[in-house]
Amino acid sequence: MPTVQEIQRAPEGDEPLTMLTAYDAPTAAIVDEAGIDLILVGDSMGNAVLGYESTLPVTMEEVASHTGAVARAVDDALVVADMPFLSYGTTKGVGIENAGRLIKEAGANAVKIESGPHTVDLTERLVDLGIPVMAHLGLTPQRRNQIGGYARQGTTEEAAAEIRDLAAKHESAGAFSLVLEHVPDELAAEVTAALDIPVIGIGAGPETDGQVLVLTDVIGLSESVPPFAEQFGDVRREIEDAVAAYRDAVEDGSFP
Ligand SMILES: Nc1nc(=O)c2c([nH]1)NC[C@@H]1CN(c3ccc(C(=O)N[C@@H](CCC(=O)O)C(=O)O)cc3)CN21
Ligand SMILES: CC(C)C(=O)C(=O)O
Ligand SMILES: [Mg+2]
Repeated sequence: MPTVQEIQRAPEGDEPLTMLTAYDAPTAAIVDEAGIDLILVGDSMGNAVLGYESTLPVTMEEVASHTGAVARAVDDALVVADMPFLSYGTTKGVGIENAGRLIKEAGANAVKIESGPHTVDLTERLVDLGIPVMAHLGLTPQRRNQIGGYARQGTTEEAAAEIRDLAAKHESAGAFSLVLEHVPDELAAEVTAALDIPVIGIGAGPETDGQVLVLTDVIGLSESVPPFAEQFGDVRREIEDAVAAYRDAVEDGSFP
């Protein structure tokens, strides 16, 4: 697998980093074999595969279970587990214990935390303890009730300044990488230029050090997709065709 150190050297390389989510063993194996650099076991599992309406109901047990499935299937990619809503931030001890579970029990190589002023200390402490941390700024979906939806972030000078400031603080705290979600391209380019650690964008334009998308959006299996997602395949259609062919074969007696 690429080490965190190799990921950190990415800004000097000429090829962007690639990251995709995965939530189970068979799809993680496919993503890994395709040579994707990082696999995120995202809390987007809530809406992508668990049937919730958002990421908020996702539990530690669910992320740990799906991270285990992904980690067991992956040989090469760096496996990053997304810390779910309220699994950190209440007290530092709880955040450390939960991050520790994802590494010790589930087999993740790193954790991702939706970042804010309150996660600078936690990031530093986790890094001190040997847990690599990926920060996440811009649109942080766990704050949807505060933001009032999933609109683009960092669109005022004040909001952009806060993102720049928090990006620098999380780099100083030891984060090995930063996800920047749904912000203006120009802000993402500025943050990327200002930081030494790789910035991985989603809906943040072409100037970041890498890109991440949700796997079900990419393969055409999501019920609804963000405006910045791109569909590269039609797996829903493939499943529909296979299921219908099976049904017809059983009903007309041609199978078995
Ligand atoms: N399948 C999937 N793909 C994702 O990229 C994703 C998830 N799930 N779940 C967690 C978050 C939520 N994301 C989203 C979801 C919707 C919009 C979206 O529709 N944005 C609209 C505005 C919507 C609003 O104002 O509430 C836009 O035009 O920006 C953006 C990001 C990105 N993440
Ligand atoms: C969209 C990515 C960055 C994420 O946090 C997730 O999939 O949960
Ligand atoms: Mg997430």
